[in-house]
Amino acid sequence: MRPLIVAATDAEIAPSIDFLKRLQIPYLTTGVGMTATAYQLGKSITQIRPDYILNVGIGGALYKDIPLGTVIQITKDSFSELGAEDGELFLPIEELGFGKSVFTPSFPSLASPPQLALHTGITVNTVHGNEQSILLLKARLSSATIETMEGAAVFFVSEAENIPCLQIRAISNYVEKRNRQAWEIPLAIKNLNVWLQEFILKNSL
Ligand SMILES: O=C(O)c1cccc(C(=O)CC[C@H]2O[C@@H](n3cnc4c(=O)[nH]cnc43)[C@H](O)[C@@H]2O)c1
Repeated sequence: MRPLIVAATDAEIAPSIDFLKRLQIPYLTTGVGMTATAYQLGKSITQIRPDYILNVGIGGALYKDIPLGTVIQITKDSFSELGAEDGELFLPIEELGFGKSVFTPSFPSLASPPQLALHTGITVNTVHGNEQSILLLKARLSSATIETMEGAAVFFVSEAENIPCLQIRAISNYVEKRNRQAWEIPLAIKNLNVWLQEFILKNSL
């Protein structure tokens, strides 16, 4: 099974670039956010038709029971801001009758599937950093545990193109009042890339 590795930034997969080149595994960095991701991934898979998409990156945890640096799998993701406000209420796009916001991709059949904790993600344009908006988010979407800026866009393309997909994230920070100094990006990137290379060795040779 040949994957296409998809990350938002070069930095997130920098420790694996030489490894991926050596094994001739295709990879794509899209730029941060769902618009860039949907555009770049959609364009790329017209040229490379992978057996599956492997979306990797860092992400924020909504709750502190997940240690920073932990590598997890997101199996359900949503465009959590896609909809309309109605006073105090939020109406998701489904209620407006204009499509869907929640995605659960099909998984590839692998020799060695990831054996990681499974999580539900939300995908946002604005990284939450305000206590009030975080409380409202947790009340509205109580099953969500991880926040990223691309996950649902990758799942959207995977579903539209009927290509199985995995989303793997290493936790770099907690979703809390903005506290950039507490982010552990180097640890998350290191753990993510150790996981990625082991996974590729078990599944792509
Ligand atoms: O400095 C910042 O405030 C900042 C905010 C978001 C991301 C970054 C990055 O340097 C990495 C880009 C990448 O990170 C993902 N990410 C990581 N943590 C979160 C989060 O708490 N909420 C949403 N996205 C997050 C995201 O997928 C970006 O592609 C710096």
